[in-house]
Amino acid sequence: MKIDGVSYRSVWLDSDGWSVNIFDQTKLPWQVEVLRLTTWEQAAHAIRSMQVRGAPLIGAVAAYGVALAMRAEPGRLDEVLETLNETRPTAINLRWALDRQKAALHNLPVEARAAAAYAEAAAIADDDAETCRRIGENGLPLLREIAEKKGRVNVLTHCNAGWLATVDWGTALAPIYMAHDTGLDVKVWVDETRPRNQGAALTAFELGAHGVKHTVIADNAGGHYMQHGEVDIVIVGTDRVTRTGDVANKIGTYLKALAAQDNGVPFWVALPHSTLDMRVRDGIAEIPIEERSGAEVTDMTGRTADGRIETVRVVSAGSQAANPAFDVTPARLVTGLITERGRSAATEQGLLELYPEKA
Ligand SMILES: CSC[C@H]1O[C@H](OP(=O)(O)O)[C@H](O)[C@@H]1O
Repeated sequence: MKIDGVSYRSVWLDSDGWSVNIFDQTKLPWQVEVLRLTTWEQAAHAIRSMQVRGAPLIGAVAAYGVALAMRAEPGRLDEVLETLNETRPTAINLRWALDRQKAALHNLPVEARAAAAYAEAAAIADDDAETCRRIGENGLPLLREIAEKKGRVNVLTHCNAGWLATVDWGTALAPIYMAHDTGLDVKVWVDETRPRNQGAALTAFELGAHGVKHTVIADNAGGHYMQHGEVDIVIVGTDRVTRTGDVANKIGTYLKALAAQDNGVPFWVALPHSTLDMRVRDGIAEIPIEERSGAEVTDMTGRTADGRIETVRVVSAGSQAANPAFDVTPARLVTGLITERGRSAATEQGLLELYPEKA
C-alpha cells in the first residue's frame, strides 16, 4: 500500500540484503517510523510488543526472524523456533510460518540454512501478499452487489485487518480497497477497538492514506448503527479459524457478530489459508486466548494539543483491569468466509470444498 504516494509492504528486506525493515506500529498514526531488525531477538520483541501485529504479518516477521538467526547462529534452529512460537499464542499464522521454516531447514547442513531461511521467508511474504490480493478479488462481489442495489455500501470492520496486519493488501480491508479503486461508493465504520485502538490508530490511518471514506466509532456504537440500517455488511479479519468455522479474532468481534445476527446484517470473515487450523474443532474450548497486560486497559497513548505523544491513565487509581486480547465467534454467527480460493460457508464442508487437501 502507499504512504505519501510511495508503495510499501509492511515487512521488507533492507537494501543490505540481510536486515529486515518493519513499521513500528506502536508509533502509528502519529509517527511513521521504520525499524531495521538485525537480530532474531529483535524480531521476537517486535511481535511480543506489537511493534508488528496482525496474524499474517506476525508469521512473516517470525519467518524473517528465523532467517536473521540462521545468518548469525545456524546451530540454534530449534531454540529459535520455540522462542518465536511463544511470542503470541492465538494467531495460528505464527506456528504455520515457523513450521514452514522448520520443514525447509531442519535437514540442511548448518552452513546452508541462512540462504534457505531467507528464501523461505521471502516465499512466505510473497505468498501472503498474493493471497491477500485474491481475498480482495473474492470479497469484492459482495460489496458490488450491495452497491448496485443501494447505490452505496457501508461496511463495518473491527480492529485492523488491513495492509498493516499482513504483508500487503490486508484481509478484511482488501475487498474495501478494491471496491474503492473500482469507483464504488464505499464507506467504512471503523471500530476504534479498545484497548489498543487498532481501528482508530491503524485502520483509520490506512484508509485515510488510501482516500477511503471512513468514520471512527466507539466499539459500543456498532449495534446502534446496525439497528438504524447504516451497516450493510460486516467484514472482519481473524487470527485462527477452526475446522468447523469457529473464528478467533480481536476481542469484541463476538459481540459484533451477535448484533449483526440480531439485525440481519451479513457477517463475513476474511482469511488466508495460513489462518486455518484444521486441528481444532471447538474454537471456544480449544483456541488459546492471549491475556495481555492490564496496563493496556488502564492507560491510553495519544497526542496532546501541542503535539506531544503522552500516555495517561484512564482508569480509577487502584482499580485492576483484565485484558483478554481475543474472543471466539461461533460458526453459527458467521455468514461466510472469504479466502484466496473463493467464498464458503463457515462449515467443515465449506472449508473442505475450498481446501480438499486439508481433509
Ligand atoms: C488479518 S489478521 C488481523 C487480526 O490481528 C489482530 O490482532 P492483533 O492486532 O492483536 O495482532 C486482530 O485480531 C485482527 O483481526
